Amino acid sequence: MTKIGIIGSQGRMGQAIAAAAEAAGVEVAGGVDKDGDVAALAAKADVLIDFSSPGALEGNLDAAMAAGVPVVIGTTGLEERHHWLIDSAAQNIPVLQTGNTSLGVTLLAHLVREAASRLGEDWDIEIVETHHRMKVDAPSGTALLLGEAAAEGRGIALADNSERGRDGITGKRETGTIGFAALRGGTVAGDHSVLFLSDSERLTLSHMAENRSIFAKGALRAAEWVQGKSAGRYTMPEVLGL
Ligand SMILES: NC(=O)C1=CN([C@@H]2O[C@H](COP(=O)(O)OP(=O)(O)OC[C@H]3O[C@@H](n4cnc5c(N)ncnc54)[C@H](OP(=O)(O)O)[C@@H]3O)[C@@H](O)[C@H]2O)C=CC1
Ligand SMILES: O=C(O)C1=N[C@H](C(=O)O)C[C@H](O)C1
Repeated sequence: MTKIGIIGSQGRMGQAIAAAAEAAGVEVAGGVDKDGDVAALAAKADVLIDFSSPGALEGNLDAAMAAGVPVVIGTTGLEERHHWLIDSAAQNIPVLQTGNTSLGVTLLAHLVREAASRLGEDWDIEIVETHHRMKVDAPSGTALLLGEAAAEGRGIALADNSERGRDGITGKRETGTIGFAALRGGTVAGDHSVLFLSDSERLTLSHMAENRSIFAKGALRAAEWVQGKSAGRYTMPEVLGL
């Protein structure tokens, strides 16, 4: 059975993962938070699960590589340089990175890609997300994941076609762009909607997380799945067979 090590163990997700592990009978080798000994954790775990902070990523990957253990990365707010680090680590160990470990969002991304590929450029795409007041990054990792899915469906690069944060005299909407809007407040676990807007009709694809257990269960499933895989970078659709 897989023994997991939790990075960010005292955080909201770390605690949700520990609770899900206990419920599922998955052994927890230990956990670390800021200033914790991640190398010692990696040495006693079969898989590391990281829901902490982008600043911790490089050290976490180094510890995982030194111990030869796979990592599931759920941390969001990642920048391009973090993705390079992940690509580089994935040459040595199995790494699964995703902005959302839930089954529902993984399927939603598939539906968004499909809708974007079938609807022409006259359908504007806007992504709206709502999260609790403690969330520190925007747009959410999930919103970006859904944006990537929409861009893939359209056959365009998200980096060259995204509109993040309108304010003031913005000018009219640029055709073909994918817009993002982030709302913060209360204790919302995570709501995401992708809107396709045309001249006389609108299509909305949405997911609402009622609590963090869905992310925790998905992370455990990913950890079980990634153990024993060869080095490489893996995704949630592969884990869930979607
Ligand atoms: N992929 C997914 O499905 C999901 C992803 N997330 C993402 O997971 C991350 C964590 O979310 P959440 O649990 O709500 O956040 P919290 O702030 O509640 O928890 C983060 C934890 O990480 C710890 N931490 C911070 N820096 C380090 C470090 N350098 N090394 C080790 N641990 C560190 C914090 O410790 P300390 O308090 O000591 O600083 C804290 O315990 C976020 O990026 C969030 O967006 C969240 C839900 C689902
Ligand atoms: O910080 C959170 O809480 C969440 N973060 C992830 C994200 O950025 O998309 C996933 C989920 O929406 C909750």
